[in-house]
Amino acid sequence: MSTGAAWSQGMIEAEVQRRKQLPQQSVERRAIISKCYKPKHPEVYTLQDSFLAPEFLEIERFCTSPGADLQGLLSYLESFSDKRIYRLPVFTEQFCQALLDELENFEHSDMPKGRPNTMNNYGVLLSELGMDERLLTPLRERLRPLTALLYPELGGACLDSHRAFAVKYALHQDLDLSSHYDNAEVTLNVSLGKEFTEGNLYFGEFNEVEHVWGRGLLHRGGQIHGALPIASGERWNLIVWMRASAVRNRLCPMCRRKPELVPAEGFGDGFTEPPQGEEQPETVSVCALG
Ligand SMILES: O=C(O)CCC(=O)C(=O)O
Ligand SMILES: [Fe+2]
Repeated sequence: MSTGAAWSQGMIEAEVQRRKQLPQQSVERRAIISKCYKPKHPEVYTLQDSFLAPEFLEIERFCTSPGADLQGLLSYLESFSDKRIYRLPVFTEQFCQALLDELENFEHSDMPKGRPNTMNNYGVLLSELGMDERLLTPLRERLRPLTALLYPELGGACLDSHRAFAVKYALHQDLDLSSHYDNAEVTLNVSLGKEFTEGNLYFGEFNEVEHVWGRGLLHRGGQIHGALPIASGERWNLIVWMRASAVRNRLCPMCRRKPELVPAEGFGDGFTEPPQGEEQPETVSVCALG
């Protein structure tokens, strides 16, 4: 996912091998966590209206009303540059605090932890914590009326899976994140706190966007971005890489080719359409080339 430096053939092969083992390792961690981890705030695992900012509920009402259009939606959002980067209130303060407390409780536990990606050494893969089914899938589904208007050509109306994780930045841990694009059609990035200075998100050369606590940024996954170093404190964000199988099945966003699919666990990389409803998909697919 990084746009980073040159890789030798040997390094690429080692990385391919490492990535092939990730899904099975993740399934194993998930099994241990669901058996042994005792959540501190079990309520945060199930999305409730009371978690959502009143302004979010208003935007949702607008987007699901007859005649909702892009122009109308934009009047509720903060827009940054012409890159279709938007900020909107998502969560209440109370929910951010409870979720953060849950994530820290998990972090301090002796449970096995899968890190979000090669660029984050801290933070948590939320599928392994068991947050997909009742928290993140419903959140993605409730965002769909918005993303349908904002990103129609990226499958905004049919975002049907996701990869969600929390990132953490602190002095003496990760401070920043280098420039990259996400393995996602559309990304939601919500600031959960805590207190911090600096650490803006940047897009391209000139566009810096501040993280505002409780608010989410929506951007195209393919938009190059990174995070500037924090100067003090601790920054936690919820990142949801949302995928549309209908779009990526035509063209893998990572290798820019027609995907060659291999079976995977869980949502995989979001290629095959997952079954509708409560059920978790048995096998969906990852692109072997990407
Ligand atoms: O640190 C952030 O806010 C951005 C994180 C990010 O872009 C990512 O994890 O893909
Ligand atoms: Fe990103």
